[in-house]
Amino acid sequence: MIAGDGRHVRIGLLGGSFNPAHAGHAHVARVALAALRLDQVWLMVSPGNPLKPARGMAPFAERLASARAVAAPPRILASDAEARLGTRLTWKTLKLLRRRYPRAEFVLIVGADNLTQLPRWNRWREIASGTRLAVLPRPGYTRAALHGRAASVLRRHRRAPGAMWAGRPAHKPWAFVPARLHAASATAIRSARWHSALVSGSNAAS
Ligand SMILES: Nc1ncnc2c1ncn2[C@@H]1O[C@H](COP(=O)(O)OP(=O)(O)OP(=O)(O)O)[C@@H](O)[C@H]1O
Ligand SMILES: O=C(O)c1ccc[n+]([C@@H]2O[C@H](COP(=O)([O-])O)[C@@H](O)[C@H]2O)c1
Repeated sequence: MIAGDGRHVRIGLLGGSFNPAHAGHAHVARVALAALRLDQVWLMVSPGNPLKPARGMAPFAERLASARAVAAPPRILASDAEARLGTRLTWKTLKLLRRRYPRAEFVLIVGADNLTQLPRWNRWREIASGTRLAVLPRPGYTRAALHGRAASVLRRHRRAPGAMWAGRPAHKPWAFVPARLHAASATAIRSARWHSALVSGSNAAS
């Protein structure tokens, strides 16, 4: 995959459960696209986050449809790549994507809550050394994330967003991408739906 100006295509991977997708995902994708000068962002729907319980997780097809509803083609696309590759571990997804698209440059995009979680991911040091990482602020999480274990272990490799593509460092850089905070969360949406189902259920009964 080669961009119009001859350089390698830059793809941001915003992996997530998307249970469901919401305006916060679209915001993060738009900010990352512009700040990191990406060609595309993929809203990559996980077949099942290895750290999240399967209970309460909507079917994959439903979550993918919700990601399609917030996508903005041709630059921001919903992706079922992990389901097609048959993987849910990020290190493996990255390895298979690199094999499939050897000329693309991938950046992993995460909200601040996921930078805090990163040390719990399978092979996280390998992921961070081999793949660029962009961290977006999230209400209630940013400060702790930027002072957390992952940020501390990786502090020598932190760069400004504009320097993300400079040089060919052996250990890939990561950047905090300052942005307007967006309060949307899938947990809040699920809880609001649950409450409104409860209210309409009790109305039906009365
Ligand atoms: N409002 C937001 N601001 C910044 N990052 C976000 C926001 N919402 C989601 N993200 C990031 O998008 C990615 C996918 O998120 P995910 O699909 O889990 O949504 P979520 O709202 O965090 O879901 P849940 O509440 O079920 O955990 C994660 O890296 C997450 O940090
Ligand atoms: O590879 C892992 O061990 C791993 C552990 C937890 C989360 N992830 C990935 O982190 C991304 C965000 O997940 P989520 O559920 O917080 O939206 C998604 O792509 C998951 O597959 C990956």
